Amino acid sequence: MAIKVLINGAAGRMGRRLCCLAAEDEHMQLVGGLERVESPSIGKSLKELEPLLQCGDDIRLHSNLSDVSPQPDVIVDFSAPAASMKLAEEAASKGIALVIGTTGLTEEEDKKLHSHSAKVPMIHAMNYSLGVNLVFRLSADIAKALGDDFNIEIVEGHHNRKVDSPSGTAFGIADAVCAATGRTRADLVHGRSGQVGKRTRREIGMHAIRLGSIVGDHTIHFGSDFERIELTHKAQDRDVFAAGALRAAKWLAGKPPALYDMQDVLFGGK
Ligand SMILES: NC(=O)C1=CN([C@@H]2O[C@H](COP(=O)(O)OP(=O)(O)OC[C@H]3O[C@@H](n4cnc5c(N)ncnc54)[C@H](OP(=O)(O)O)[C@@H]3O)[C@@H](O)[C@H]2O)C=CC1
Ligand SMILES: O=C(O)C1=N[C@H](C(=O)O)C[C@H](O)C1
Repeated sequence: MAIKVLINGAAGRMGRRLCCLAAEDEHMQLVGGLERVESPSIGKSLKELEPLLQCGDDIRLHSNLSDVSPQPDVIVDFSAPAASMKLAEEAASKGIALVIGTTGLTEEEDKKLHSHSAKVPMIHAMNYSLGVNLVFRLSADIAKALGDDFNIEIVEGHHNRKVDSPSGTAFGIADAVCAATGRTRADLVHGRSGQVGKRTRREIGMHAIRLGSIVGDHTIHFGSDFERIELTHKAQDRDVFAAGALRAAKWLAGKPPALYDMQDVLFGGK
């Protein structure tokens, strides 16, 4: 049976691609989209919003989860921190699984968001591409193998409409390295400027560029006095994130409540 899927942030850059790919997927039934109540498109057919969409005229954009019929099995949410937090609470109370892609939440917000996984299965991945999830693993392995003589810096680049910095993915790479090497987020140093003094061995520099239409570039640099390694991932198209999130949605539907990871989807685990 097809999995009923609802897209939160449906009119956004990611939302539109998620709607299109979900509508084209024979194992999915797109039941609607959500946007904020102020959106001028509320009530409109998703097809009116996105001409590429292959679905019935009755699949609409709503501002309220309770207005969506039939109720979705899974919500895929790529919106904004406050929107994800509010929706997750409501989805959890209705027993709807959550695939969340929103970045830019504080550590406290993350904790609150993830607490709903006690009631419903949830994935909140900073990046849904296979390549980036391999970079998470490889970065941790390399950092562990190189030890303390190598400095680590992370540089990310995104389009000029991105509102959070550094990217969720840059945090994801840093978190993987921290977990592998006994560091914490307190060791991250963001965009040095002024008389900051010599870098410490432990610190991980975090740097962001915002430029034109970059879909998502991430490089982790490892450097000693004698040699350097650079591991780079470049996303070429947003569909890599959208397709990954829908793959996660299919994997998640019917799982018991818990906080899962894209690593579980791609490489097995829980
Ligand atoms: N994990 C991953 O693999 C990826 C994550 N992302 C993340 O996904 C998020 C969205 O990115 P992107 O699509 O580029 O951004 P957009 O701004 O294009 O889209 C976000 C959409 O969410 C809408 N929105 C805001 N508030 C609400 C609300 N209360 N209820 C419903 N919808 C709301 C926005 O509406 P409005 O314009 O009116 O504010 C907008 O249409 C970002 O956090 C981004 O970092 C992006 C790509 C990949
Ligand atoms: O906002 C974006 O566009 C992206 N956001 C995610 C992030 O913050 O890491 C993932 C991807 O790089 C695109």
